[in-house]
Amino acid sequence: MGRRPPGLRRRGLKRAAAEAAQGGVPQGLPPGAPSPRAAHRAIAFEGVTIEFGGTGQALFRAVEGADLAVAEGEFVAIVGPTGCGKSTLLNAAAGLLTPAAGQVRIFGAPLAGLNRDAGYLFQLEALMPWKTALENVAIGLEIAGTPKRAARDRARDWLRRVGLAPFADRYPHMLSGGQRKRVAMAQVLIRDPRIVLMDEPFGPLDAQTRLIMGDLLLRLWQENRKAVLFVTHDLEEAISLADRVVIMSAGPAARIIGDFPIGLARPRDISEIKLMPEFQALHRDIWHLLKSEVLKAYPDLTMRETP
Ligand SMILES: Nc1ncnc2c1ncn2[C@@H]1O[C@H](COP(=O)(O)OP(=O)(O)OP(=O)(O)O)[C@@H](O)[C@H]1O
Repeated sequence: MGRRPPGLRRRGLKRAAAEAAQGGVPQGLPPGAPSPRAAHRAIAFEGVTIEFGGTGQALFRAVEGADLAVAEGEFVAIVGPTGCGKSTLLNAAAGLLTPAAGQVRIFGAPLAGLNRDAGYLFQLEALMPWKTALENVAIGLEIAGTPKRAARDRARDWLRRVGLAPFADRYPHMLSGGQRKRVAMAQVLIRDPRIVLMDEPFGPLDAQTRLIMGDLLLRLWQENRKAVLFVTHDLEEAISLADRVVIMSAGPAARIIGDFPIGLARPRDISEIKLMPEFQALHRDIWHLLKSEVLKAYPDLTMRETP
């Protein structure tokens, strides 16, 4: 990695220095206490390396030396070739995986165990088939001790916000894929997490439904800005939604190789935004870096001349 990637160059040394300074814990604070400035970073990966295997199995290094910070209220998308370690990084931010080296900080404090500040939206939503949409949305609050009636009132309000008020009494199998996704989104957001982790949340949906879901996500996010870490393999989706797009190299030992600020104005209409010349210029720049990594992930499929 001799040449600095264009995204990193563009961030500028001043900003990089300011960011590095934010990570420092002032002298005098007890170890592990959040620094006031570092606390503005909702998530900080500091030299995070993640390995799988061990005890009899060969070690597999999935991610190496990842440095990445997500500020409060910031929307960051991670894009990279298949199998590079995007979900692995997200799982480390959720506290589901412990780094072999480096650490994850949440609002300045080292993460130990599950990240209780985060809501997690997976590609396969985890709705309970025996519960209605309303019950599925309310369940998190009920488990956390909110009285049933208050939880259901708030769940009804969330179903309205995701456009599903008339579907409150339907079971998951009676909903379309896009409707189930909206229930799952309400299920996560009703708990008002300070951080939202999303792993290809719109992956299984058709192209039009993905656009509608993207617009809905942005509308909800703008009402109440959370720190969002959003994993996708879809570069257009990442640019449409995010404040920054972070690029990972092909694995194993994947690294963060690019970090592109997305200055497109908000609010955004994500079906229209792709037509803008600024969008297309960003896409061209980022794809220039991403393309070679994507090809590395398919060594047997890259075009060869026939003998
Ligand atoms: N529990 C595990 N044990 C061993 N290897 C794992 C485990 N989980 C993930 N890996 C490996 O780590 C690497 C990164 O996987 P990960 O799921 O994070 O990739 P990804 O970028 O999210 O992929 P995709 O875009 O295809 O979903 C892959 O090579 C994967 O096989």
